[in-house]
Amino acid sequence: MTDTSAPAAQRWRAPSASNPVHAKVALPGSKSMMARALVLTAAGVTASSLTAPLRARDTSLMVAALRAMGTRIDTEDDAVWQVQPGALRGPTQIDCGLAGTVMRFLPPLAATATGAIAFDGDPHARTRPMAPLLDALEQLGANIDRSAEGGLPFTITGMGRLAGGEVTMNAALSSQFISGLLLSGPLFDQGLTVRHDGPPVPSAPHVRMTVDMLRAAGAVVDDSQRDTWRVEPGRLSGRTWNIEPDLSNAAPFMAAALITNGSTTIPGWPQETSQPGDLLRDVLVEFGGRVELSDAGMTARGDGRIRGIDIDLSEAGELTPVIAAIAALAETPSTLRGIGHLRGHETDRLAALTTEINGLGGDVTATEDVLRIRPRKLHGGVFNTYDDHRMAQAAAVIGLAVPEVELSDVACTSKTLPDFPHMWDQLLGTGS
Ligand SMILES: O=C(O)C1=C[C@@H](OP(=O)(O)O)[C@@H](O)[C@H](O)C1
Ligand SMILES: C=C(OP(=O)(O)O)C(=O)O
Repeated sequence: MTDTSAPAAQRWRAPSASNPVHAKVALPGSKSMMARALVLTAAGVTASSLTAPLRARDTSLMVAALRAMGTRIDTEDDAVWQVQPGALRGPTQIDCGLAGTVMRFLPPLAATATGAIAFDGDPHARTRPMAPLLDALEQLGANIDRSAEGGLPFTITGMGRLAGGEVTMNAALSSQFISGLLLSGPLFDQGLTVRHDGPPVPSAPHVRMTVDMLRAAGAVVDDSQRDTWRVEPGRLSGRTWNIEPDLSNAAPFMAAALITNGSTTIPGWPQETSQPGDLLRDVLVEFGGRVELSDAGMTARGDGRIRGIDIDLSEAGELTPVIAAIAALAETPSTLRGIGHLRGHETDRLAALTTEINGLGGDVTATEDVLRIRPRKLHGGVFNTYDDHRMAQAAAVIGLAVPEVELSDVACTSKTLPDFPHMWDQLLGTGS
């Protein structure tokens, strides 16, 4: 059995860079594509294979959950995983860990299963927003035993089918509410029409990824109207899912090129993708770097200086911690906008980034949905990571330029990139 429990904390001194990095970094697969490929196959009628799969805590949690619900998944081979759908059923318990994809993508699937399926997760997972999704599922016919607070833990007792139909929800706190419903929409008797009513839905590329992958599995999806998605009832087919490298996890390695005035190449960077990490190509140029996308992959180069940026990151919130770290080392101030929903991520990322960068002598202020970062000379110290893989990556980036930055925990990077400390050492030539 794969161990899906939270890893024990591991303090880690971030290595500083004494020379420009010149590296080629092969990144494992996208956790977002993995989650969708696994769920779509479990919801379908024929087998899939996932090539270049990501083995990390979030994907292990997803695999364990789907197995518990009746899906057969063979993860023996590091190069390709085989997934065979089976009748979805409880009773069982699902550990969501701290994975938004597990806690938002599986309840709609559980509502179509038979029997009681109980969901819980890490202590902080209980504070992540869930209520709009569970409210919507109840309106679509699901039977949910839930707490007054509205989030984890809860139990869904399915009858083997769900009516589905039309629902209006506010998905301003997470695009995953919409993606979760859409992924299981073809299983609902009446299919699904979901309308968003509220401030803008964040992470638009992730919703496009959901629609693209649903269509690739054979679903009929209409997303032609703004803030409305329609999925027809129907059977989903298995296929070969070629998992792209995780472009959001490219961020710290690309940042290293900028900060050390070196170069980093990520092989296999897709020419076209729905991953929000692709936005890095524009962001790095705004900071003053140079980028080149070729058959060899994506290369980022530093140009000696880093200037501050003013940017709306609502489409790519998960890049924020590393971008904030680059901004803290830039020559001029930066403003990162449209990121209020990050308060519901692995931790309140606006509060965490403010506290930790300021703890090293920085000057960061946060409003409800904006971070303003004024560069200061930083000093070493302990940088708390709050079980957040991307806080750990941000700290490692700052540590390149600031001696003696010590992460309270680097093991949390196992959420999406378990090999991060080793890869970072390789990048800097500080490994054994
Ligand atoms: O659907 C997905 O795979 C994701 C959607 C986004 O969630 P939010 O819209 O909650 O930010 C993103 O931040 C998360 O890392 C992955
Ligand atoms: C927000 C993130 O993850 P999750 O899928 O748990 O929401 C993230 O990876 O930055």
